[in-house]
Parts: sequence; C-alpha cells; structure tokens
Amino acid sequence: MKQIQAVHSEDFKSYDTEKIRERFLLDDLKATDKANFVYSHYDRMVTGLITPVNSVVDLGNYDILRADYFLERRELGVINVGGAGTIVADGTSYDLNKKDCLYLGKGVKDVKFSSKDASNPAVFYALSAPAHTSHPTAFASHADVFSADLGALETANQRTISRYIHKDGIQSCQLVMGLTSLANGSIWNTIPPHTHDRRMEVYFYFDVEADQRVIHFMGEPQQTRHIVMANHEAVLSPTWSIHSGAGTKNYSFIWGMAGENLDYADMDTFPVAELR
Ligand SMILES: O=C(O)C(=O)C[C@H](O)C(=O)CO
Ligand SMILES: [Zn+2]
Repeated sequence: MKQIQAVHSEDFKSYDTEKIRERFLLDDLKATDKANFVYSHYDRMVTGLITPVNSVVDLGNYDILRADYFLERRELGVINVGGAGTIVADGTSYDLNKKDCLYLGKGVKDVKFSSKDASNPAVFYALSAPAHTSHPTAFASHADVFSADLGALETANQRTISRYIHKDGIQSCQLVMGLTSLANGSIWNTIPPHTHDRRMEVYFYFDVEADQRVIHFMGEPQQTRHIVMANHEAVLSPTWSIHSGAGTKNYSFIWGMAGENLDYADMDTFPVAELR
C-alpha cells in the first residue's frame, strides 16, 4: 500500500505542479480484479478503489496496518460508482447499485466484493479511518438518504449533496461521507469554499467524461493553487486547505472526512471575493 506523508501549509506555498500532484493526488487507483489503497498520514485515512470485474475481490490485509485483519481497529465506508455489485461481509450479502453506500464497523473480518455483470462492472470507492469501537453494519441507498439542493444555474453551481455517514445518519467513529452531483450546465463545487480545522477531507471525482477534467482548487484561502483531475482520481485536502473545483462539464464527487467531530456543518466559509 502506497503511503503519503502530511504537508505543512508554509511548505506548500513553494510547491510546483509535479510536487502538488505527488503529495496530494491519488491516481491509478483503478485496477481490474484488484483492491488498491493509499495510506495517508492525514488522520490515517486509507483511500482506495475495489474493482471486481471477472472475479471476487477480497478487502485484503496489509503490512502497513500491522493488524490481524483490515478492520481489526478500523471502520470502512464504501460507495459504488459503477454498475450493480455485491459486498459480502462476514457471510451477509448486500447489493449496491450506483451511488449506494455500505458502512462496515470495527471487527468485521471477511469482506468480499463482486460485480453482477462484467460488461458493466461495479467500482467500489472506499474510505477507512481508525475506529475505537464497533458500530453496526449499515446500508443506505442513494434515494433514501438526506439530500440538499444548493447553488443556482446563474452561478453555475447548482448541485445536490447527499449525506450518508454523518452525525444524524449512519453512525461511525470518525468517518463522514457522502456525494455531490452537479446539475447539467453547472460546473462549480463547494463555492463559497471552506476549511474545517477539525477534519481532513478527500474528494474523489467520478462521472467525469474521458475528455473532460475538473480543476480542483486547494491551499489556504489567500494562497490557492490548483490540480487538474481526471475521472476516478482522488485528492487529499489537509485541514488548512480549501477544497473546491470547477469542471469543464458537470460531474459528481464523493467527499469523505475523518478527525475531531462528525458534524458536516462545522466549517469555516470564505467569501469568494476574499480568495487569492
Ligand atoms: O459541493 C459542495 O459544497 C460539497 O459537496 C462540499 C462537501 O460536502 C464538503 O466539502 C464537506 O466538508
Ligand atoms: Zn469540506
């Protein structure tokens, strides 16, 4: 499992394109019939993709965790961004259509992923954070979770935010997770932008067409930089960084956090006119 260390905001000011990509971009996550994870030192968040096509894929165990099994001291949130798929957790089977979510708590030993149809395979995006106690396994379909419509077409940021794992939703130790879909003609996410010193965040962009890109903005609000993102790529956001993006067309993304609290609304927002 690849490992990424944390970056200080003062150092970040001197980073060029290559260094920003090396330290924050999680690309090449997608590997046929494999689970592929990256371990970050931001709240020890593990981010990955599990892409079963022709065979069943095991969650696996990794030396970096020094655990008897992956979820011995961790929890896992999974959202399917591909075709229909199945997750079997300690013998219980869960079917996940596109944008459905499954939470697995500390102590779940055996986790297997498969696709229903190899010609339209499931793509399971997964986040895992350290967990101090065990919360029950919970499934949430996209249609059933709390969602909020934000923004407007006039400002090209009309979008729907769906929350799955959070203080008033699926219960967890640290994980907060959901997804945002931009309306046709809208391109801006998370405007006005914010930081939350209490939680790190990871954005995973999906439904980005092959010839389109999302320009993701990061850095302190008065020291912004950008990173160009393609489909199925994720980007780490340290606590000091804004995380906002503009696509060359509409798209969706999964946001996920870990840290001090589970309160989605705990954020410090910056007016657009103050950004630099
Ligand atoms: O479009 C948005 O606004 C978002 O999706 C914001 C994220 O949910 C987020 O950054 C939560 O901290
Ligand atoms: Zn945020």
